[in-house]
Amino acid sequence: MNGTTGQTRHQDRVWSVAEHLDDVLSKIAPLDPIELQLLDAQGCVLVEDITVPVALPPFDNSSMDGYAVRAADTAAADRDAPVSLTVIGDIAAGHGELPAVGPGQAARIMTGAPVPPGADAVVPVEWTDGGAGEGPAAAMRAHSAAPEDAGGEVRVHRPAAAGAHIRTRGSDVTEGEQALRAGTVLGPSQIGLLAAIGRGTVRVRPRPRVVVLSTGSELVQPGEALGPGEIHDSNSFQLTAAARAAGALAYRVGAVADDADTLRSTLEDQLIRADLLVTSGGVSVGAYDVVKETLTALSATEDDGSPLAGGTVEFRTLAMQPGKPQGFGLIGPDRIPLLALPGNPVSSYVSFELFVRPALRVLMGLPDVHRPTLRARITDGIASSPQGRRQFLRGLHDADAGTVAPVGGAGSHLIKAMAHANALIVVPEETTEVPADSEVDVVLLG
Ligand SMILES: Nc1nc2c(c(=O)[nH]1)N[C@H]1C(S)=C(S)[C@@H](COP(=O)(O)OP(=O)(O)OC[C@H]3O[C@@H](n4cnc5c(N)ncnc54)[C@H](O)[C@@H]3O)O[C@H]1N2
Ligand code: MOO
Repeated sequence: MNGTTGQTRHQDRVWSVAEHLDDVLSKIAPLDPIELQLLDAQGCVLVEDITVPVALPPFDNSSMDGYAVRAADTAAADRDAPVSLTVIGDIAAGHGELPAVGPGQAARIMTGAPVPPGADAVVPVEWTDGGAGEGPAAAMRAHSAAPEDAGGEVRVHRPAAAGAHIRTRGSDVTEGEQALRAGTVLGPSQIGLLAAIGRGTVRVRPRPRVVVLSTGSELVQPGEALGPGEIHDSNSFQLTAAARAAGALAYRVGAVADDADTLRSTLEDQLIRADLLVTSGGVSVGAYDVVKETLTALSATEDDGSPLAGGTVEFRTLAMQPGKPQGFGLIGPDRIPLLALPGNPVSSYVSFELFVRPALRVLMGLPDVHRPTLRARITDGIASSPQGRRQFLRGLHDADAGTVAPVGGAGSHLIKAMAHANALIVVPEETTEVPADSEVDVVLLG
């Protein structure tokens, strides 16, 4: 909406936070589904209904280490008058060949092992002498130490009802039943269920690939010494981490100098692996605001053969603080979304939370695209907030007390305060001062 041909042209208008967000989200659609290995699908949205191919458990099996018996044989068992049964062998989990249990017989059975034919109950080993001929056993003896316990006699001193300690076939899920519905977000338990029913891969919306690029000739990689006027590049790290936390596959590109050709060729190189691009810095009104300079000129390159040709990125002023200057557009032949965030570290992070994170969640097809917002009592007053701009202050939210405490001031260079906050305090556009103990909106950063 602002000038696209001259940096000195006045802004056409100021956009509200909601207008900018709506514009971004209206131009982004969920990514096409792909088939992924289970663990690669963690956090992704399922796009197919999953039907159970084979019942779970697939066979009747024991829920206890003990003896598979005929329940009727144990009916008279008592501590003072144990019933003696002949042990015909061992059945461990994974055994396929099962001995048939006849009257007066028992098969020693392990948890998860198939219940043998003839048996209709399992007696836990603690209800028997474990074959040792003494009092109640606490456990079985290891087969390697006492192989004779797989035979001989076992004394049962407590009756087992028919069906006792047997997990029947299909008692978890039955064949043909729906295991998971399309639209389910795959967490650990859902992945466990898919594995249990034998699915090796699933169709999901993939994680978006996000390229994060910071700009500024003053930026130095952390770990390297600073020269005069230089600072460490923190935005590309913070934004990459934020993209990962939002579920994306994020690629951090080191800081790009304030040079239009370098920025352009870097973007051209990166476009191929991006579902969304995020830049930080260079969007304001300075003489070296190279992101704005380069991307504003894109629409004029319609036919120049460049991979960026034909895209349009608009730079606009938002009625918010921090985060006033923002750029957004679609670039390259595939019209990849690009969000150009302001360079001040708090501004770029708040902008990420408000605009990039929802965009990533739309790409993933996730249901709740916004951070939860709630009301809380502010512990300290806000002396002044800019009229006409929605302010997002850093806060520490205490869920038990229902309070939020401002952390640090409003300055968008206050990186430490951001790191000690867990929430954003929202001061509406027309509110210029907030008394202590009043109720405010709080965005939880999780
Ligand atoms: N005359 C005006 N000046 C400014 C205005 C304005 O309206 N009129 N707006 C201010 C606001 S608000 C913001 S926000 C910033 C946005 O500036 P840029 O997006 O152009 O960002 P830079 O100038 O490149 O950097 C701003 C600031 O942030 C530091 N920075 C940048 N990148 C990083 C990074 N990767 N890691 C750490 N710190 C970074 C940079 O050194 C600057 O201090 O413009 C205001 N100016
Ligand atoms: O709008 Mo800026 O982001 O206040 O520092």
